[in-house]
Amino acid sequence: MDLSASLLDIRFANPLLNASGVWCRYNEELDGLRDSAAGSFITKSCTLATRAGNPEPRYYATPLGSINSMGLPNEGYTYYLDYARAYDYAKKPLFMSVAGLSLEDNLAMLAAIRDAGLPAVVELNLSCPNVPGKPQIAYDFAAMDRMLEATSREYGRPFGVKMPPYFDIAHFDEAAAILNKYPLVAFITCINSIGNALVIDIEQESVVIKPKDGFGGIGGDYVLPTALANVNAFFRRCPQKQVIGCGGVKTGEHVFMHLLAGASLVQVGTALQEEGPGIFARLNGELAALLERKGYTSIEAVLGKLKTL
Ligand SMILES: O=C(O)c1[nH]c(=O)[nH]c(=O)c1I
Repeated sequence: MDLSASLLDIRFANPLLNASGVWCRYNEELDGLRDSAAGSFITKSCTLATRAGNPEPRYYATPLGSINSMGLPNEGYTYYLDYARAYDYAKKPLFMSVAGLSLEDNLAMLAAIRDAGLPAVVELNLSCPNVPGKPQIAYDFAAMDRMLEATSREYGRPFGVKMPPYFDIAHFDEAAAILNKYPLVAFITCINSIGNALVIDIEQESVVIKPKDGFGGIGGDYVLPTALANVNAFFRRCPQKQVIGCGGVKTGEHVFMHLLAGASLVQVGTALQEEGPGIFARLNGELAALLERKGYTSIEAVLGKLKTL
C-alpha cells in the first residue's frame, strides 16, 4: 500500500510523525524517531536559552489520555539547530518546533534557522498552555497577527503554525482570516493540547501534577473529536494552505479520520509517549489494512473527502 504523503514540495513515505514535545527533547530520542517507521519527525519546541521547565510531577497518563504542564523544558534552540545541521535529510524530513517566549526571541531564532539554510521545516508554536504568565498567543488574535506579520517578514520562507483548539465557529473564522493574510504560513497544525484541564485522583483526593495547582493540557482520547473539528475547520477555511492533524491518534482508524478531515500529515502525542516509537509501525500497518479493505490505493485519495449529511 502506498502511504506516501506530501507537504510543501516534500515527499513523505507515510503521513505519521510525533507531536512536538513527545520523544524529542534529546538527541537520543530524536534518533529513535529517525530510526522508527515514522515518515518524519519534529524537535521539542525550543526557546532562546535552555529551560528546566516546571516542577515535577508534570506529566500524568490516565485511561483516557494524558495531562501535562511541562513548562517548555528544552535544550535551547542551538541544540536543535546543531541536530538539524548534522542530520542526513535523505532518511526522512525533519521539522523544528520554535516557541520563543517573546516576539524578539522568535525573530532571533528564526533568523538563525533561516541563515543556516537547512531543509528542516519550521513549525512555529503559538499554543503552549503551560508557561505561567504567558497566555497562549493564538488566543489573543491581535498578538497572533503581530507575531505572524513579524515572523513572516523575518523568516521569509514557508513555515507552519501549531494552533490551540478553538471551540467557537466565530473563532475558527477569525483565526483563519488572520492566517490567510500570511502566504508564508504554508501549513497549520491542529491541535495542541486542550489547555488548563484538571485531573483528580480520588484515592489521594488530589490533583495529579504539581505545576499550576494541577491545571494542565490534556491529550489522548479526550481530544479526538475536538482535534478533528479543528483540522476540518481550517481545511475548509484555508484552501491555499495544508493542515497537519494532531490529537487523539492511537489507531490506524484515527489516522484515517484525520485524513478524511483534511490532514496532509498526522502527528501522534500521548499514544507515542505511552507506547514508544514502535507505535509508528503499528499505525502504518493498521492504516494500510484499512485502506486496503476500503479499496483505496493511496492516502491522497482520502485527503479531505469527509462527507456531510
Ligand atoms: O508544557 C509544555 O512544554 C507544552 N505542553 C503542551 O501540551 N503543549 C505545548 O506546546 C508545550 I511548549
